[in-house]
This record gives sequence, structure tokens and C-alpha cells, in this order.
Amino acid sequence: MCSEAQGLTGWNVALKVSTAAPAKINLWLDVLGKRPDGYHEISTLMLPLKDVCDRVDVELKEAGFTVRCDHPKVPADDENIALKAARAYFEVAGWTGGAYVRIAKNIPVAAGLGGGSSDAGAVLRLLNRLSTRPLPEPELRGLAARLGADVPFFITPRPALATGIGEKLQPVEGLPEYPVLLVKPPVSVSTAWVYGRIKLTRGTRRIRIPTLSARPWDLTAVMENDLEPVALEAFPVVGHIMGWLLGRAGVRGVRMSGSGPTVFAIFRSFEDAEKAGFEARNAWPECWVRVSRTCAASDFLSG
Ligand SMILES: C[C@@](CO)(OP(=O)(O)O)[C@H](O)COP(=O)(O)OP(=O)(O)OC[C@H]1O[C@@H](n2ccc(N)nc2=O)[C@H](O)[C@@H]1O
Ligand SMILES: Nc1ncnc2c1ncn2[C@@H]1O[C@H](COP(=O)(O)OP(=O)(O)O)[C@@H](O)[C@H]1O
Repeated sequence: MCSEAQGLTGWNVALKVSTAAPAKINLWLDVLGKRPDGYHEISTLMLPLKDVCDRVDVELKEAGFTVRCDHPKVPADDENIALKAARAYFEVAGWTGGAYVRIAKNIPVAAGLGGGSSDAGAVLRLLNRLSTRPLPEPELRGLAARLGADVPFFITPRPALATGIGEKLQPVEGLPEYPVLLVKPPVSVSTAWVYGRIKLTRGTRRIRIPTLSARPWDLTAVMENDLEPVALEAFPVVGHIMGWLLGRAGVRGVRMSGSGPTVFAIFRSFEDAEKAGFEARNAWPECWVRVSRTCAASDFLSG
């Protein structure tokens, strides 16, 4: 790579960059209505998880776009949303050249944890940091929204109220780092399939932020997910896991994350979450089980 090529491409010096791409949970998810474009208006509080993260590397190349991922269910071609993000960024930035994207997968796939969207957000974050003319945040968010409803949240993962189809973000400060136990049954649920079967019963958006800010541990008062009934009917195991988690010592609230099937439980303390995690591995040996915590601020701005 010669310097005039860098001048032409608009890149800074670094040619290989890397960052963590966190999973997310939805503390609540209201579906408010269906839009003419087929997407649904939602209002959801999204919380990134501190240590359930993919690792995303981006290497700039003279030409060509390729992706490698160590998970058999993740596309290794142009269908990979992280590669779509790289192509889209180069096009908008007017860059020549290409990119090699490498993903080390730790977030379960099609789990309701935003794994693919997080990888795409990480690629946009990395490329924008490399640029000699970074895109302003609103333009970057618009590019992200064209890739997927969840992607704008993952450009700067931090607690935020997401509205619209998920692309309008209002950061929420001052929340605790909640201890979380995640249990994912061995079923794959498509987001489109769940949204396609939802019965729209909620008329207006409930205002929950003041309640949560006043009483951040009174979680049952705010935790809801309008996508749950569709997933519970199709996959009763999701309901069985939710019922089991509600019986654990120190539990503060249980919900399905996003379009599922992952169920998450928030606990009074990290010790309670770890104890429940140990019990879950014995009670649900066929499930993916992780103990984590939500992030109070964006731990992902730096790298
Ligand atoms: C449900 C949520 C909650 O955070 O997350 P996941 O469970 O996927 O992690 C999101 O709304 C998922 O966003 P995302 O995963 O980006 O969905 P997209 O790929 O954009 O959309 C997949 C399909 O879901 C439907 N969809 C998605 C978002 C939305 N607000 N309304 C919709 O109707 C559309 O049919 C769309 O074609
Ligand atoms: N980088 C990626 N990581 C995970 N899934 C991806 C990726 N790129 C494309 N996909 C596709 O997106 C689908 C949704 O995956 P994912 O984003 O993990 O689900 P969810 O939005 O429920 O968390 C998967 O079935 C997979 O085929």
C-alpha cells in the first residue's frame, strides 16, 4: 500500500483495526404499530452486555471485499451484514480499495442478542475512526439504519431508548450495571418471522424512563416484550425457562430479549446471578448459558 493510494482512499495510516462487538438485551420492547414499509414502530430500552462480545477485525486492502467467521451458521459471503457494512461505508466515503473482515463469534446466532447488527456497527465504527474525513454521527446512523433496524445502536453501544424502527436513539444515563443471566434454548428464531406474526394490541407508548430512573431495581414495573407471545406460542421451552428463572434466589425480573429465543434474568447481585447460572447449566444442559452484566456507559468507544 503506497502513500498516494492512502491519499486517494482517504485512510489514515493504520491498515488493520479491531474492536469488541457487544451483544444487547431489550429491557422492554413495545411494538406500537406497523408502517407502510412493512417495518414496525417500536420503543425499546437497549442495554449492551459487558462481556458477551464478538471480536471484529478490519484489514484494508488494495481491492476486494471478503469476510471470514468461525461460526458455521454465519454467512461467509456478501450476505454477511458486517461485509455489507464495509461495502456501504467505502461507497459513501468514496474510498477506493477493499477490506477483509474477520469475525470471532461469541454471541449466539439468531438469538435476539443483536449479534450480526453488532458486527456491522463495529465495522462502521472502525472504518469511521480510520477515515481522514469521518462521517458525522447522524450520517453514520443513517447508513447503519439502511443495514438493519438494530445497527444504529451498535455504532456507539451504550444504554439507549430506541424508537422509530430502532434507529432513533436517546442515550439513558445513570443506570446500574445489572447482573444478568442469559439462557438460550437450542432453537433459531427469525426476527422477520416473529414480527410477521405479532398481534398489535398496544396503542400508545408507555413512558417508563422516569419510573426506571427513580427505582432502577423495581424492574418488574417496566419489563415487557410485545414479541414474547409469538415466540412463547411457537417455542414453549422459552416460557418454561422464564418460569424456572423466576424461581431463582435474588431474581429481579425475567424477559425474552428482542425477537428471542434468548431469555435473560436480572439479579440483585452478581453472586446471585452466578449461583443461578450454575443451577441453569445443570437444569438446562442443552441450552447456551452465560452470566454477564449490562454496561452503564459505552465501554466500546475506545477499542
Ligand atoms: C427484534 C430486535 C429488537 O432489538 O432485535 P433482535 O431480536 O433481532 O436482536 C430488532 O427490532 C430487530 O432489528 P434487526 O435485527 O436489525 O432487524 P432487521 O434485520 O432490520 O429486520 C429483520 C426483519 O424484522 C422486521 N422488523 C425489524 C425491526 C422492526 N422495527 N420492525 C420489523 O418489522 C422486518 O420484517 C425486517 O425485515
Ligand atoms: N455477522 C453476522 N453475525 C451473525 N449473523 C449474521 C451475520 N451476518 C449475517 N447474519 C445472518 O443474520 C441472521 C440473524 O443473526 P443475528 O443478528 O445473530 O440475530 P439476532 O438479530 O436475533 O440477534 C442469522 O441467521 C445469520 O444468517
